[in-house]
Amino acid sequence: MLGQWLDWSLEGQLPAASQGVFASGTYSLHAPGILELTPNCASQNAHACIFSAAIHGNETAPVELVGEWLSGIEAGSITLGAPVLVILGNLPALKIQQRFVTTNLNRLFNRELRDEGEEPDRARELMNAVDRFYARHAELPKLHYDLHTAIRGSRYPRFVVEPYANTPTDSEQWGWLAAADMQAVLNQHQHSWTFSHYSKHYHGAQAFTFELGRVAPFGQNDMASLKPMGELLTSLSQGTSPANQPAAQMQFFQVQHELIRQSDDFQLCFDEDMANFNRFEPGTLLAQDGKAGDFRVGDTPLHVVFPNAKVEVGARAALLVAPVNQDV
Ligand SMILES: O=C(O)CCC(=O)N[C@@H](CCC(=O)O)C(=O)O
Ligand SMILES: [Zn+2]
Repeated sequence: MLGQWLDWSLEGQLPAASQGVFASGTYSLHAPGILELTPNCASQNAHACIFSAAIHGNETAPVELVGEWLSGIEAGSITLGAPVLVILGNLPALKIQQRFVTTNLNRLFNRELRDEGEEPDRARELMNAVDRFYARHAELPKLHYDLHTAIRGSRYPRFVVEPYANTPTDSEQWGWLAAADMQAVLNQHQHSWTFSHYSKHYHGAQAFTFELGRVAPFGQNDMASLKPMGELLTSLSQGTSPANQPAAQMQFFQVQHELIRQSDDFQLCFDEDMANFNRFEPGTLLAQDGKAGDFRVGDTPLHVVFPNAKVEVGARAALLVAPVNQDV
C-alpha cells in the first residue's frame, strides 16, 4: 500500500481504505498527497517529523527518496518509531513535471494568505495539515525537512536553507546535516513564507529547505549521492540517533540581499547557466531593472544563489549571499 501511495497520488486516485496497518504502525491518508504514519511504539527520542517533497512539481529526486524510504517501512526493513507526516505538495504540477501551475506554492505559506486559486488553496490545506499534526503530537519536539532540488548546478550540490525565525536551530542539527552530506548552509535574513519557514515561524519546529542536487526527470536523478540523506530520514523515522559529523565541514553563508524583480523590463547580467554560489567581485553589474535601476556588487564580493530572471514581477529573482567564516 505505502509503495503505491506515490503512484496513487500522481494519478489522483484514492485507495478504497484511507487507513491501514503495516508491521510497525498504522497509516492514515488525510487527503491526496498527505499521509500520516503512526508508530505502534514511539521511541523516547522521537520527533514529530514532517517530510515534504514536490512543493515544486519538477523536483523529482526528493519524491524518489521518500518513495525508497516508504518502501523500507512497508517491507519492514525500517521500524517506525516516530510519527511522520509525509507530504507531496503540488500534485497537479508534479503530474506535468513543472515547477508550478499558476504561481509558486513555496511563497504562499502565510496565515494571512487571502489569494484564491489552486496553489493558494493547496497552501491552506497543507498549513492546516501541519497545524493538526503538530497539535496531535504536542508533547514531541517538532521537525520539518522540506526536500527540493535546484534548477541549476551548484558549487555545493547539496545544501540547506535555514529559514529566518525566532526559534534557534538546535546545535545537533548541524552535525546531522553534515553527516547527511550537506555541503553548505544558507542562513536567511528575513521572513520568506516558504513551507519550512511556516513550521519554524508558527510552530517553533527545527526546519530547513533542502536542495538535493539538480532538477531532473524521474529515473535520471543521482540517487547514490543522496544515500546519507536517506539514512538521516530513516534514523529520524525510527526515533534513533542520527549519524553526526563536524559542522565545520559545511560552508555557512548569510543572505545579504534579496534581489526582487520590480518590472517587466528586468534582466540578470550573467550567463543563465551559471552555477549557484558563483562569486562576483565588487562593482560587478548583476541586474538591470526598468524600475529599480542597476544592481551592482558593493564593497565585498557576493555569491549568487537561485538566480531566475523569469519570476513574476514582485518575486525574488536571486539571493545574494556572503560566506560567514572564511573567504571562498
Ligand atoms: O533553483 C532554484 O532557483 C530554486 C530551487 C528552489 O525551489 N528553492 C527554494 C528555496 C526556498 C527557500 O528560500 O527557503 C525556493 O525557491 O522555493
Ligand atoms: Zn524547489
